[in-house]
Amino acid sequence: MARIVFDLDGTLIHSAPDIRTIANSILRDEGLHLITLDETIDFIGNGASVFVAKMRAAREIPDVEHDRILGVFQDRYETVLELTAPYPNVREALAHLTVAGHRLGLCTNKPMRATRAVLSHLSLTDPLDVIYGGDSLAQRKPDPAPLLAAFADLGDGPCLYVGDSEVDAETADRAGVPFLLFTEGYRKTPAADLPHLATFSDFAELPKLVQAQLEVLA
Ligand SMILES: O=C(O)COP(=O)(O)O
Ligand SMILES: [Mg+2]
Repeated sequence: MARIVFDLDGTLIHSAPDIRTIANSILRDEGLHLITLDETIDFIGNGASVFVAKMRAAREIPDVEHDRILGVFQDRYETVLELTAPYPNVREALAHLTVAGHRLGLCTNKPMRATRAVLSHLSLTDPLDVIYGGDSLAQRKPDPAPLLAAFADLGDGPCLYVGDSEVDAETADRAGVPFLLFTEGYRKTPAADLPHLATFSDFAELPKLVQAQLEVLA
């Protein structure tokens, strides 16, 4: 049986519309132009502070405002959840993998409080035995530390990391862990240019893909 760790934003859930709502509520308060969904997706991947830094840069909000804006962003991050949904077949895939005896975990750059809030809102917490957020450790992805900590907490067995982005591919590479790339998330680079073991576009494919890759890795 394997240890399988998932990324969150752009992998298990499509959260960009809610993140855009939060960003635009701040920009509206500041009297600035709102951001599009594409801009939002462009800013996601390295955690809340980098998101806010990129949003500020795009709308010329000075650096001295960073902590104030990040504070507002973090407060709203836990409460704006209505537009977020799991990608198709995520629930079924997690259930299937659990029944097959695999141990599942999460390693995201989203802050822990917002991570717990959205997982609970979508009833996705139960299948996950371990959860690392962007502020769980001093390091965050692409530093391999949180991913390695998640695998260590899950015990023994082969490891697989499942994610959607450049950050995830680099994290897996640096951790020395095989990477499965979900192609429908927030990646900007062609899949062929990122290190990965295999790609998939529908979570309905994942249980069979995991089985096949574990046989290759054995
Ligand atoms: O919060 C982010 O910027 C990205 O989150 P993720 O690591 O779940 O993709
Ligand atoms: Mg992601």
